Amino acid sequence: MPRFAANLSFLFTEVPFLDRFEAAAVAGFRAVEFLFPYDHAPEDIADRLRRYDLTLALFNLPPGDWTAGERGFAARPDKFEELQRSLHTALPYALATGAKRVHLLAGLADRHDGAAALAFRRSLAVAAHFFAPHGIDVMIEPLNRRDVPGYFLDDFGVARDLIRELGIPNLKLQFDIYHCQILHGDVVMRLRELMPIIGHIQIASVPSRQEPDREELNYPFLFSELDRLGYAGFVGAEYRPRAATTDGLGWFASYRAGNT
Ligand SMILES: O=C(O)C(=O)[C@H](O)CO
Ligand SMILES: [Mg+2]
Repeated sequence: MPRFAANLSFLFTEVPFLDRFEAAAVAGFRAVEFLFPYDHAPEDIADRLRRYDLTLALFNLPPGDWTAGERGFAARPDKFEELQRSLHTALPYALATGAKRVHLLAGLADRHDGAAALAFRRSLAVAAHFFAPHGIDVMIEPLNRRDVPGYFLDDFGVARDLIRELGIPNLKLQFDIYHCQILHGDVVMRLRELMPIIGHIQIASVPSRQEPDREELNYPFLFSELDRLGYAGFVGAEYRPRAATTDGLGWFASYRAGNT
């Protein structure tokens, strides 16, 4: 049975960020993830995790100025120093919380631009080697072009080839099923092919990015496929609830008891 993590940047937004940990625990989650913790001290987040007996499955490295549209800088040759600083900003959060996965955002850049492609490879290697001594895996995640126009990493095949070519053991794929369905479809065949390099999975309905309980994808089937494939990692619930978060947790009810 998949181990679900509530994404606290998407779920339980009815309450302030630090209160979402309790809300997730009360709803039956044993793990959480979120995009950015940087408005809060690492110790405050670690304290909430301890208090509610939650595992932090994943968080993102700093993205730059998110509200101004920045989406990271790994593929930005002009922002290499910022990328290096971002690793040092994130590390205390990972160490304080015990998180074993971080997501490295690629940034907005042309995938066919040679300098961007080179910068991306270098950033992946630098980040993976930076986190390796701490037992932390670095994820890269293809994002669909409709939600994030101009994002450098918009193809699962490109991500797969890069991870395989670089061959760095702690560099892995963040397989967001929502993005995969929009970009390519054929989700099950891709899960089967890519399972050896998958470090984290996320879910949402397609196309609305809401609860994984209707629309294009049959999530109960996908969850049992993850079991058949022996996936032992986390599945992040990264969707925008249709109404109150707790009203939409019907999809989770039958998995709740087994989520230890
Ligand atoms: O948008 C997504 O799917 C993500 O997982 C990213 O972390 C957004 O930055
Ligand atoms: Mg995602």
